[in-house]
Amino acid sequence: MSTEHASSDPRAGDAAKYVDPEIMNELLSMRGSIDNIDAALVHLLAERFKATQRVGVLKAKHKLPPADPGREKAQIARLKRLAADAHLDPEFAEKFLNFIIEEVIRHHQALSGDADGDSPDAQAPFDWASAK
Ligand SMILES: C=C(O[C@@H]1C=C(C(=O)O)C=C[C@H]1O)C(=O)O
Repeated sequence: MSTEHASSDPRAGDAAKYVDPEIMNELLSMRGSIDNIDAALVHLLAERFKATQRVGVLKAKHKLPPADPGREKAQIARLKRLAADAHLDPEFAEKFLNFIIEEVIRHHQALSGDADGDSPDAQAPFDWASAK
């Protein structure tokens, strides 16, 4: 492969060092799709966290528990069915959703410290920088 890809194309990665130019072009095209999908995932996750943040504010305001295990169970069962239909490993889908839900609950617990839920902080987007 030419060194052109290696220096100018962020999709080339280490493969630029050892892949033939013809195969490299095919690989770059596939990686272009992966880049678009990853960007969509980030935007979808951002929207999901905006929605769960609103749920967290509502829960804090009405003194509801941060987690709802019944809802989680139903949601995981639903996602596993969707995953199977889409030929995605259902166990992976479950792990992925549990990972996200765990983070959401952490946010809700943080918000519940501000029980009336109507302070400016509770209404603001989650402060990722000071959360860890
Ligand atoms: C978002 C909520 O809070 C928590 C997070 C959930 C989720 O991220 O899907 C589901 C249930 C709750 O444990 C909710 O109760 O709806």
